[in-house]
Amino acid sequence: MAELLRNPNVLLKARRELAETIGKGKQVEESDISRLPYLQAIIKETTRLHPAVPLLLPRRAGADTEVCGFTVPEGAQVLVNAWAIGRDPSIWEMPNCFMPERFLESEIDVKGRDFELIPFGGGRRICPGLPLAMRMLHLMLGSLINCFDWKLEDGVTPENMDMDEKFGITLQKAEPLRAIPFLLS
Ligand code: HEM
Repeated sequence: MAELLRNPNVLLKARRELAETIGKGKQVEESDISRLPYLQAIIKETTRLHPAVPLLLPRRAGADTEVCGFTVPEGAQVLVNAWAIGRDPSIWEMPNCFMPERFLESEIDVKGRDFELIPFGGGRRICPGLPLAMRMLHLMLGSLINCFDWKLEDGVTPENMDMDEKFGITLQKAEPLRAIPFLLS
């Protein structure tokens, strides 16, 4: 929601897609998701820039392992920085910009096979809640923007919004977003 309010053009495009595909003011249903590619791209772009579990779960090397010329010794604890991978300029064009369009022509998905985008981790410990989480994110975000108009508080503009992040096991917005909903008739 914060990225959408900071990027009104993206919000407008998402609302247009929802209005044309399911009709303005309607809640999104599970069967609608596959027909909403722009909403899907928004969710992927959000997980790229703001992965909810930025360092995944810690791993331990089972044996001495060579990775990109570095030796990871047996027994070492390994943290995978999904947050940094999502913003790596050698992988992503304009990495700090919120641009869902980058996923419209791309096969990259969050299911743990494309290592440039791993908000749910990967391998044997991949998040088992992924299918539920992905459905819920589309249903919730899609319904919030299709049923309500949203405004920022007085004095807050897309340009001066505070987007600082608070790092921990999970990633949070340092300043919670305060947005005002207006029910669409
Ligand atoms: C946006 C929502 C969510 C995100 C971004 C997320 C992300 C993650 C990540 C990154 C991991 C660590 C995976 C790894 O290190 O390879 C994880 C593990 C886990 N997640 Fe999620 N998760 C989400 C929602 C859920 C939901 C809805 C459930 C349950 C209904 C769930 C249950 C779990 C469990 C049980 C683990 C531990 C798996 C293991 O250690 O074997 N998660 N999640």
